[in-house]
Parts: sequence; structure tokens; C-alpha cells
Amino acid sequence: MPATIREFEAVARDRLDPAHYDYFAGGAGDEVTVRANEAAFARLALLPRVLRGAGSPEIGVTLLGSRAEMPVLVAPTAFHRLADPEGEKATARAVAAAGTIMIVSMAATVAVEDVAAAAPGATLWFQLYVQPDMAFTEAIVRRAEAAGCAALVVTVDSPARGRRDREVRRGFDDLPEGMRCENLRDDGGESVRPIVMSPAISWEHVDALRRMTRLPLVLKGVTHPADARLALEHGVSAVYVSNHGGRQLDTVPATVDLLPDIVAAVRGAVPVLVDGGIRRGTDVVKALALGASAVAVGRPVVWGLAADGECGVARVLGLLRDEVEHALTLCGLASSHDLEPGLVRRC
Ligand SMILES: Cc1cc2nc3c(=O)[nH]c(=O)nc-3n(C[C@H](O)[C@H](O)[C@H](O)COP(=O)(O)O)c2cc1C
Ligand SMILES: O=C(O)C(=O)c1ccccc1
Repeated sequence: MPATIREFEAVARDRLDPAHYDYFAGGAGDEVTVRANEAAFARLALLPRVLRGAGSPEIGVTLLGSRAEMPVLVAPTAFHRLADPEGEKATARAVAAAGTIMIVSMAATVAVEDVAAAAPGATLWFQLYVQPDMAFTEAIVRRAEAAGCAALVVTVDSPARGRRDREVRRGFDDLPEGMRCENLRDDGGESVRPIVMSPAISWEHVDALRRMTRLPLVLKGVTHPADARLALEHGVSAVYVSNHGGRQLDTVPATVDLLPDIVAAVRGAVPVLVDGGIRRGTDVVKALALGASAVAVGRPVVWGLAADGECGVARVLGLLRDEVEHALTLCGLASSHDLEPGLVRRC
């Protein structure tokens, strides 16, 4: 039984087709940003307080009206059926058991309606790449609403798909026979449209989405403080700091290093989420101390899924939960809401 997320990755690597492992693990260009995300957490030190009599820590959080029993969400990742035959259904069941939130990828290999039906207790948010055909975008948004998704996470770091040399080397450019992006089915019919990543997408599309739906909008992939301020002007409900796990533009800084400036720009107006390189409870604690309301994990969930399906994802989420509680206890804190920047030192 793997005892750490790193060990889950090793088990997953053994079990996965090497091309699929490289698809999940890889990043853009020289993978500078992939490495930076994890390395940046290691460069931050924690400075605990003593004798606070804090008791066992409380770690739940409410985000945009959705309750999460831990401040760790499941980031949207594509193609879960490459990792397990049950795919996103297995992930959603583990998420329901952990009481957290799954952001279902638009590129899921199980339709969002079927994910929801497989895990009735799960809180689902839906991740969207705005498609230039806005009528098709609207059809997808309506499906997500009807399936019970409680927020719309709009990914804005992908005006083009990242170039990932590992995919090129492996010749990985399509799903195997029998797997499709089920959320891209045209009107429930036989044909599945390709996902378009368009450089023409702009703030006007965000405004159009705002008019289209009453769901709270989360902007995923913000790295520049000026864009965080614009996001507020355009009425978004949360800002999600992400460099797509280093899979889009290589050499973007580590997300935890970008976080303080984004938090300063947002000034408490909306929650700030962050992902990238979170592998330990101490990483979660550092991100929350620097002002994130919650974090999300991408690859760790995929490693759990590939290692042992629903049980593997449950174990990965359980590990993170235990590690967060333990780290908070050792910091002398009664609640994750008491985390503040003074706990973190750059070393
Ligand atoms: C295999 C894989 C697929 C991904 N697919 C999507 C996706 O469909 N939509 C999206 O917005 N982000 C996607 N991402 C990015 C994740 O949501 C997240 O930003 C990233 O994985 C966080 O970094 P981490 O893997 O170090 O936790 C994907 C990431 C990976 C690793
Ligand atoms: O691989 C990814 O990171 C990703 O975001 C994606 C998007 C569309 C289809 C497949 C994957």
C-alpha cells in the first residue's frame, strides 16, 4: 500500500501504458514549470507556534456555496478512463466519500450526467474551454447545469494547446478506440466534436458566459495580478491561480510564488484558489497561509486512480486530509482559517 503521493506515482507508472503515463506526468517544453511548482513548496519553510492549546484542527471550507470537508479540491484532469475502466465515475465516488469537490473536466471520458448519477453525494463543478461556436458552448453549459454542477470553472490559460514533447515522442494524439470526450457529443448524437483551443477567446466571452448562466464563474489559469483585477471587473466569483501544472506555457513561475501578488490584487473580494505541485499536507498549509481559500490537486488524483481505482483516489485524498490536519496541529492551529503569512518563511 503506497504511503505517500510520491509512492502512488511510482505504482501508477508501473501500471500505466508508458504513453499514457507520459501524457499524465508530462508538461510543456523543457518542463521547467512542472519542476518549479513542486520545488517552490520545498523552498518555503514553516514557522510553527507552540503551547497554543489549539486542540484538533477544523479544516472544512465553504466555497461559492459548496461545502468541502477539506481545503483540497480535485482539479479538472482529462481522460480518466485511460487510468481506470470506471474513469471519472470512480473519481467522483471517492470525492463524494471524502466530502470534497470534483471539478469535472470538459475532456472527461464519462459524460457529466453519468458522473453525477454514479456519485449522488458528490459536489461537482464543471470545467469549460470556451468554444468559438457559442451556441455549442451554451449547450455544454446547459448540460453541466442540468447535471447539477454548482459552478463553472473557465480555463483561460489555453489560447492554444501546450506543446508537450513527451506526447510527440510517444505519438500520443488520440484516445484509444471506445473512449471519447463524452461532454463534446453534438446534441447527444453520434458525433463528438474536437475541443477547440482558440486564441480569439477574450473578456467578451467571459461577459457572455456571465449573461448565459447563473452559476458562479471561476477563472482558472490566472497568473498576472492585472488579470486578477480584470477578472473582478468582469464579475467572476473566484480567481484560480494555475499554470496548468506546467502543461501550457513553459517557464511560467511556480504558482505558490505567484499567489501573494494575486491575493494582494484581489484584496479579499472573492476566494482565490491555487493548484500546481501540491503533494503534501504541508504544501496545502503553505498555500492557505499565503492567502488561498483552498487548493486543488491534479496528478495526485490520477496516480491514485491508476494505482487502485476509486480506492486509490480515496486513499490519496485521505492521505492529504490526514497530512493537513497533522501539519496544522504541529503549527499550533485550531483551524485552517487561522493560517496567516507569518507562518511561512522563504528559506
Ligand atoms: C493529465 C492532465 C490533464 C489535465 N486536463 C485538464 C483539463 O481538461 N482542463 C483543465 O482546465 N486543466 C487540466 N489540467 C490541469 C489541471 O487542472 C491542474 O491545473 C494541474 O494538474 C495542477 O497541477 P498538479 O498536477 O501538479 O496538481 C490537466 C492536468 C493534467 C496533469
Ligand atoms: O491535457 C491537458 O492538460 C488538457 O487540458 C486537455 C485539454 C483537452 C483535451 C485533453 C486534455
